[in-house]
Amino acid sequence: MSIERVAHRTGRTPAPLRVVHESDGIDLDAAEEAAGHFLRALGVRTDTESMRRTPRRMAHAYAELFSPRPFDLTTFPNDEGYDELVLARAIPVRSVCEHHLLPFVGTAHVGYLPGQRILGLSKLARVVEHFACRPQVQERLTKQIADWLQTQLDPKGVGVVIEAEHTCMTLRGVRADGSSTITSTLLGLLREDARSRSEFLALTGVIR
Ligand SMILES: Nc1nc2c(ncn2[C@@H]2O[C@H](COP(=O)(O)OP(=O)(O)OP(=O)(O)O)[C@@H](O)[C@H]2O)c(=O)[nH]1
Ligand SMILES: [Zn+2]
Repeated sequence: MSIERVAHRTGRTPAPLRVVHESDGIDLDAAEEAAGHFLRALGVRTDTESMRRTPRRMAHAYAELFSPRPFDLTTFPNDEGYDELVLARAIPVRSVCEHHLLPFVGTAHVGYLPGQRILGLSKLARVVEHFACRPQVQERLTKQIADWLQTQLDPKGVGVVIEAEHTCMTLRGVRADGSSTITSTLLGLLREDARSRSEFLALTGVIR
């Protein structure tokens, strides 16, 4: 009998883990001042009626992009011994590349093979948001989501696939319009067992 079931039967269901983003704090006034300097250094006038508040808006916009919403990592006992894949497809990804601070956007497919506990489904999307709301590279984002789920949930396997458009690569620079980047991290049985791996990749649509 698992520890979790003992806790449940005695009415001591473990409290869900509260997940809060650690940051050094956001100083909106300093960010506004810096944004004004930045724009004026680029020759953009901020003294018109419609642009007067633009430095403030920029500060708010980036603060929002760097502030994931806190959430509870609610899990439940896997009473039925469910042992097939759980997969949340097409979770929106909104992040900012750490090289240019330009957005990269796309979708994530996040799945796991349950062990003793199953996860509240919405939490897969919340974990994606948690790691996406900071300056990122897509490879790290993909791996952080997978590693964190593996640590917190101790499932038999975890898989994360992200497909995203990097605007630093489409709107500027090389201007490779229409290009997208796919990254994946597979752990446990989803990495080692050929059948589970193929099933996961087929359900995500990465392979047919
Ligand atoms: N691996 C990886 N690279 C990224 C990601 N986001 C942006 N980059 C790349 O980071 C690199 C930064 O390269 P630099 O040569 O320093 O910057 P740059 O002169 O602006 O390069 P160009 O974009 O080629 O004009 C570029 O190749 C970007 O495409 C990411 O998530 N992962
Ligand atoms: Zn970039």
